[in-house]
Amino acid sequence: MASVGVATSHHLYPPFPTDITTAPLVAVSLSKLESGDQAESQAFYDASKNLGFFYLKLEGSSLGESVVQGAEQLHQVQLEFFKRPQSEKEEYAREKIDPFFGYRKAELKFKDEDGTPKKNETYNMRKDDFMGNADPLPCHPLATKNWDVLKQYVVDCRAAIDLMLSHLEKHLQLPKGTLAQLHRITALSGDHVRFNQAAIQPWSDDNARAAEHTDFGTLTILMNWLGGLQIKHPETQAWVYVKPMPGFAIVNLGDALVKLTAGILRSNIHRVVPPAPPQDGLTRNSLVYFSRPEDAVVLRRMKGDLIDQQPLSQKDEEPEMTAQEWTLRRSVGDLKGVYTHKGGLELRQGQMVDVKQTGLIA
Ligand SMILES: O=C(O)CCC(=O)C(=O)O
Ligand SMILES: [Fe+2]
Repeated sequence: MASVGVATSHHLYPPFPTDITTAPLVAVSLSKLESGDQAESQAFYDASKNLGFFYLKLEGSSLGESVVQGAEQLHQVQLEFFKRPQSEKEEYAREKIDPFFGYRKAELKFKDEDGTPKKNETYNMRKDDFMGNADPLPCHPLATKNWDVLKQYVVDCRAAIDLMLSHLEKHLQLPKGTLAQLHRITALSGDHVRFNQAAIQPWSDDNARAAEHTDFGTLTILMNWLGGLQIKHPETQAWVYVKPMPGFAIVNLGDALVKLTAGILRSNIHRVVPPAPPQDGLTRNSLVYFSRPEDAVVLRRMKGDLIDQQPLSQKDEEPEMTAQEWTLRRSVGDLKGVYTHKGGLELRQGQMVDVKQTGLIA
């Protein structure tokens, strides 16, 4: 049933339901962005301004197909990883190795049949370890065993991201290389590959609300096999599911791009909830590549004719900090919440503890 040049495993799962409203993501072709197709580039820029989410069609591009192949391989690795004994995974816990990189579990209020609390889990592996930019953090033997696949995935995702940044730069009327200079693969950054696993769990309004977030980096490349991701429709405010599509990535923009462009670009609120039937009743995994500005970049609006025309907002009054500080503070819950299109960080009552407990966000 593979509809793409590279075999995918989506068909091994129950199908995404046909009777639910889905998010209106446009599809942008990586191969057309590679060849400089103007209409495609415009469609990409429009999606980046209007929704902040789109499908990136990977088939038909050798880079794209390498991403699909890497994702399928890493999906198998993450299935194996999450099955490992708890004590083994916890040797690589964030508490032990790094505030941001490593393994983390969040226990849920629901229990397995044997009475153990269900959990959502993540494993963050940093780009700088694969690229040799830093002394590697301790990592699980499965990561060591699959180092080359992980490294290739980092290189490929970054190539796709760098290409997208070059298109953004052009539309934002910035000198060539402006965004690239803030995102050099050779420089230390918060970029990472994340394995995500969510336990089978019933719907919970509290968990769904607590999982709402915007990504806080630059561009995110998301591969998933089951539904469960929802975005908040910017016009109707309704939560709508995003359908996983074999051969396509889901790409979304993060808060750093909103900040750098003074709100020209959009980071849309989203969350992960239990998949809708017939995809419920299954453990859900996703594989994410998060890109961030380099650690040393101070997050503030860039200079440029188009950006200068943007009105000053609450965001411009927030204390300036480096991407490294911003990432850390967002991830430990110091700067929590949803980074809205109009204002700054929206701090919501009652969410301060819950967000972290869901384990569904960074
Ligand atoms: O698992 C997904 O589909 C989305 C995950 C996500 O939004 C995130 O990890 O930031
Ligand atoms: Fe996200």
